[in-house]
Amino acid sequence: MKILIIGGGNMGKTYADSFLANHAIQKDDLYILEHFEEKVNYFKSIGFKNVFFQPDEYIKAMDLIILAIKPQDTQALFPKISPYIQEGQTVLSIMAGVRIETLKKELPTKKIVRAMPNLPAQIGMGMTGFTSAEEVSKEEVFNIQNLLNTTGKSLYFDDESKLDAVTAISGSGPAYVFYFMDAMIETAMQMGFTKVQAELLVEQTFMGAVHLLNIHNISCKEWIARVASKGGTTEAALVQFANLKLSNAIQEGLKAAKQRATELGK
Ligand SMILES: NC(=O)C1=CN([C@@H]2O[C@H](COP(=O)(O)OP(=O)(O)OC[C@H]3O[C@@H](n4cnc5c(N)ncnc54)[C@H](O)[C@@H]3O)[C@@H](O)[C@H]2O)C=CC1
Ligand SMILES: O=C(O)[C@@H]1CCC=N1
Repeated sequence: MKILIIGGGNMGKTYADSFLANHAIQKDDLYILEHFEEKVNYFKSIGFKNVFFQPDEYIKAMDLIILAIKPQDTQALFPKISPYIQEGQTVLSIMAGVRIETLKKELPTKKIVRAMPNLPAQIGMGMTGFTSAEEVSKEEVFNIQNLLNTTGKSLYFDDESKLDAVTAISGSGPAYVFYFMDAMIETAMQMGFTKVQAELLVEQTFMGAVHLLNIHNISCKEWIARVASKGGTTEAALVQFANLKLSNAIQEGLKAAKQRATELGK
């Protein structure tokens, strides 16, 4: 199997690393198309033989083409790759918002799989939601799922509209977690801890809480009740969160992310 990854940024590099680390493909069968010269040189320096600066005939021999560029960059890329894409070739897009229908119109193939991964894919702890056009066979979907699962877990959806919601929840999600952690680290420093101490206090707290949730089948609300003693410190914080409508703010943020994903697809 030959795979071309277009865009050697955060996600493109993550996919390349995960496929290789999990023996899903041989290094010489992995092709990378990247228009930023420094990145081309970087991939070459770490032993990739098939790194390209421009689309060309090599694209015709690919079994799978992965689009890992920004949605805004498709207008410049698609006219350049279209002459080389064959009707039966399968394209996997991980771009936020860009719909299967749009890709079918702009590329010469209808065999499109659309996935939304997230950044913890870098360490095999990613979460991916994906869907596929009806022209993609079940076997091809399973083969692509095997590739996606080298980066973590995946969920298949029949209904493509779920993908914008996946983008808002798990795609962008790691940034929300870092946002909350950063606010806690800042506060810990204001309370007199050094940066290193503050980071340790917060990171170990997140790690412990997530592992508890993973190991026991107990909801977040029940865990909160187990931490918060009546009239205690946690309750004091939770009352303040409720007064400030923090939960509402989070919900509104996620809805804005979903809305933006939908806009990016237009
Ligand atoms: N970063 C994240 O956490 C996630 C990103 N995504 C999606 O993945 C896609 C890529 O995101 P990142 O990897 O973060 O972006 P990035 O900016 O790190 O990487 C994009 C790469 O594409 C290259 N590129 C752009 N136009 C090109 C062209 N015409 N030919 C060849 N290379 C070209 C750029 O030089 C860059 O290296 C986006 O569409 C985003 O919506 C999806 C899930 C999570
Ligand atoms: O922020 C973005 O648009 C992309 C999609 C999900 C995570 N990063």
